[in-house]
This record gives sequence, C-alpha cells and structure tokens, in this order.
Amino acid sequence: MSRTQSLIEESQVPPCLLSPAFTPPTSAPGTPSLLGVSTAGQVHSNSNLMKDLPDVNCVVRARIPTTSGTEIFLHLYQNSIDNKEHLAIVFGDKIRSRSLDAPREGETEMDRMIRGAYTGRLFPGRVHSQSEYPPERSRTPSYVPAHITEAQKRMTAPLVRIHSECYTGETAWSARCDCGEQLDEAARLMAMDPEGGVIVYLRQEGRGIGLGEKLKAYNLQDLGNDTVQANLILRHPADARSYGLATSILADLGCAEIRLLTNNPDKIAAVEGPNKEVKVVSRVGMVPKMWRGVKGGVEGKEVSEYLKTKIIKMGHMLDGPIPF
Ligand SMILES: Nc1nc2c(ncn2[C@@H]2O[C@H](COP(=O)(O)OP(=O)(O)OP(=O)(O)O)[C@@H](O)[C@H]2O)c(=O)[nH]1
Repeated sequence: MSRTQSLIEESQVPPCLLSPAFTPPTSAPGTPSLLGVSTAGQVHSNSNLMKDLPDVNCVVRARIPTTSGTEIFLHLYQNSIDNKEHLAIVFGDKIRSRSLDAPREGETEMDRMIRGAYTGRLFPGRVHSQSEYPPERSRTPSYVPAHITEAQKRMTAPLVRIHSECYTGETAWSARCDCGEQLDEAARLMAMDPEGGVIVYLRQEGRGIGLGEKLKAYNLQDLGNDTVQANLILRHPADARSYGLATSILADLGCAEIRLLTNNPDKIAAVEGPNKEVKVVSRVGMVPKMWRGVKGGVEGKEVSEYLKTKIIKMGHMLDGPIPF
C-alpha cells in the first residue's frame, strides 16, 4: 500500500466521501503522485525543485512607514510563470532591485520617481531620481558583501524570510497556524538588523493549493485529520509550493548570500536554485513564541496539532522545548 493510501486510510474518512465531484481528479496538477516519502515516513514535496529560474521584473517600489515605526520598501514583481503580484518587503537601504533601477527607454526623471527607481527620499519639488545630482560617484545598485571570511558572511548576509501567503493567519486572526506570528517576528528581527533584510512574500496560499481548498482542508481537520492527511484526501500534495520565484527575486535584489529564517528543510534546498544562484550561509530557526514563554504568540489546540504534524510528517526543524 502506498504512503498516500495509508495516510488516507489512517484519516478514517470512508472512501465514499472522496467523491470525484468534490475532490480534483488525480491527474490534476499537484496530485499526490508528486510526493516524495522519506525513509522516516515524512512527506516532502518534489515540485519545488525548478530546472530553470523564472524571469522577474520589479515594476514598482514604494516607501511604507509602518505602525511599528520602521520604514519598509515594498517591491512589486511581475514574472514569466504566473499572473500573480509577488512581493518583496525590503528593510534597510542596502538592498536594491536591479530590474527596478535599470533605465527604461524613453522614461523621464518623473517616471522613474513614480515607479520608485530613486535613491534617498522623495520630497515635494524633487526633480531628479538620483539623490546626488549630478552623481558624484558610480553606485553599486545592489547589496554586495565585501571580501570576508565564512564566519563574517554569516553575520553580514542579509536576513531573508520566504513567506507564503496565509489569508487566515495574517488577516483573519486564525489560531490554526503560526503564519501571522512568523510574519511579525520576521519583520521585528529585520527591523533590528544592521544588514537589513527581505521578506519575499509569495502568493502561494495554503501551501500552494489556494484558499478555497485550504478551507476544505480545515473542515477535514475538524473531522479528525491532520494538515497532511487533509491535503491528501483532497488529492493535493502535502506541499504544492515552489521557490524558483523567490530565488529569482533574491538574485534581482543582489542577495547572493543570505541568512534564511525558516524551519522548513525543503525550503532551504529549493531557494538555492538549480545553479546555486543564492547561497544560504546560515539558517535562523523560527521558534513559536508560546514555546519560548513569550506572551502574544498563537496558542491553542489547533496550532499545537499543526506544529506537531509539521515536525513529525513534514520534517520541520523546530528546536527548543517542544511541548509534546
Ligand atoms: N493546505 C494547508 N495550508 C496551510 C495550513 N496551515 C497553514 N497553511 C499554509 O501554509 C503556508 C505556510 O507554511 P508553513 O508550513 O506554516 O511554514 P513554511 O513556510 O513551510 O516553513 P517555515 O519557513 O518554517 O515557516 C501558508 O501558505 C499557509 O496558508 C493547512 O492546514 N493546510
């Protein structure tokens, strides 16, 4: 019996409930056949290893003062593989987008400022996109670490979080997952970091299955299944995401070496890209606040079950005092 079948059977959902009218056919993109199963019985996605990186283009950037007092620069990207607006939230002033800064034929200085291809700050009456005009020295339009040792690299590489969209956890106050807390924590750490950082915000809601399917998965979880079983019953892979867009966006931002904030081993391997376009020089774990005894974190039965499944079935590397 395959691991997928046994996971479905373990979920104790009678097969009669898995009607083809309700679940996508097995030939749909992202079916359980894409799953890899490790000897430890953990479920890994193979779909996130891309052969060629997609093209990305930063079409606009804007300064966002935030409620915490930190200023961020929101970068909006278009790409060659989908029509979604993926984002990069940039902290600090060392990181710049090459595609944004590249001159466009026929554009005026005002056009450049409107699309965010300026240096320094905008102010009423400004007429040049370069804050020093005429430029006194040639600029390096991206983050370039100096020639330094491996240990120094780990300190000076920018902090990066690759975050997958989660409407429920980020907007609808859900305590089923720790996504909202992770986004806030990433922003807090990057705001404090002298090297700055980037949150690459990918529009792959519900680990890539979309919001509608994730809501069905939640109902299956209330019926007694865990997050992996629920996806499989709906004939989706446990994790349908890919990270090629994140690699391309980081390369565009000049982030060739990064410190990656994650517990997900699949993500580390995938973001480095087919030709190691990006190198993860160190991993920074994301330990839930409740495990660290810090107030204000996501708590409850559902998120505890979710974290447990991520560790046991998805191989997430959560260190610290695991409360089960
Ligand atoms: N299908 C499904 N998706 C979920 C569920 N809970 C959260 N998500 C989605 O999972 C994604 C976040 O993934 P996580 O597994 O929490 O974390 P990760 O990004 O793999 O790993 P970290 O980098 O360690 O946070 C977001 O797209 C969420 O919408 C769930 O129960 N089912």
